[in-house]
Amino acid sequence: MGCVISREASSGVNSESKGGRRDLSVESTGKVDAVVVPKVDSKTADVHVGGGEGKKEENVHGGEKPPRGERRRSKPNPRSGNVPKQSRGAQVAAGWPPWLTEACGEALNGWIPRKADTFEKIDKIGSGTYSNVYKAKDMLTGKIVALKKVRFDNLEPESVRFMAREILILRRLDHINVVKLEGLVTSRMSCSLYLVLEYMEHDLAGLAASPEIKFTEPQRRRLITHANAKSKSEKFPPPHQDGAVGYPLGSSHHFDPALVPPDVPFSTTSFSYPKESLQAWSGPLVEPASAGGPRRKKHTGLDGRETSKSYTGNLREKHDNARVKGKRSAA
Ligand SMILES: Nc1ncnc2c1ncn2[C@@H]1O[C@H](COP(=O)(O)OP(=O)(O)OP(=O)(O)O)[C@@H](O)[C@H]1O
Repeated sequence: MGCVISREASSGVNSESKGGRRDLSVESTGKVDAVVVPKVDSKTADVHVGGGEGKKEENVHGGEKPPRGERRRSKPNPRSGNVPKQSRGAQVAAGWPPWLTEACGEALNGWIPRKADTFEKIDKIGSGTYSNVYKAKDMLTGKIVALKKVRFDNLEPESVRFMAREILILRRLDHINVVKLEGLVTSRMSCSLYLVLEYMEHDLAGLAASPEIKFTEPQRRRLITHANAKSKSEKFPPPHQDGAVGYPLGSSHHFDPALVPPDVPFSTTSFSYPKESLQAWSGPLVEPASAGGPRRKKHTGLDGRETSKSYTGNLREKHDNARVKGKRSAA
């Protein structure tokens, strides 16, 4: 997720780290009352999933390695999200789809899936390479959230990996300048997924495009740096245009009852993650996976304007592009 969400970084109003809204304050003078800090791009960061411990010995490269008997066991399996098989079974029993527990089981710990019909879509607010983003109301709490619908091409491994990395990192990060992942909407037999994110009023692209907002010199520099980082080629196909709004996500617009197995639990259960309140989980959010080919897509920001964003998730691709660019300008 390379979207840029601005946050108030001062210790003043709206800067609490949890629970409250942390949107950027724009005073009536037209001045931005905040330091603009680019959001961490969780798709491009490395995830280190766990690791074994044990008596260590030197390896040939001078580093430490575990005793022989433990080598195999201690090597983390990045595909399993570092969660033992039996725990993955428990996660599936709790309503998570097996492909998701396989991809990022660690990030699901302490959570159970939210039901789709406990959210009401209000508006489509943006789109990225893998996703459409909606403003929505959490009908259990009354809170406005951003729902990021992640699109998969038949659960194509690479797109699942990117999504898993984003979820893992967002779940671990707890920082005032990083949008908080508050939950996930999916169900056991579903191949679709919504990330429930705290809702941000502004993103940097929108702020930069607004003539009445004046940035300080350092804020301007940060914006330019981030804008440059965004000009990358696209590698993956765009999300579906599923922009219907104004009804609960789980309504008939959004799921095919034929695809919902009778064993999917629709009852309300407790959300056991300690920081959160009681929630309802496991929803009838089932949508056939798409087999469509690659198409160009438009990126839109919070204000609905088209932005020049393109896919920024693949770090290697970014580096390759930068290298090619460098070579060209040298020639
Ligand atoms: N938590 C949020 N609150 C408000 N708007 C958001 C939120 N998250 C994303 N958006 C909006 O949706 C747009 C798409 O976000 P998304 O994370 O899907 O893609 P991206 O990171 O911008 O692009 P890409 O997926 O290509 O890296 C953002 O540019 C932003 O305008």
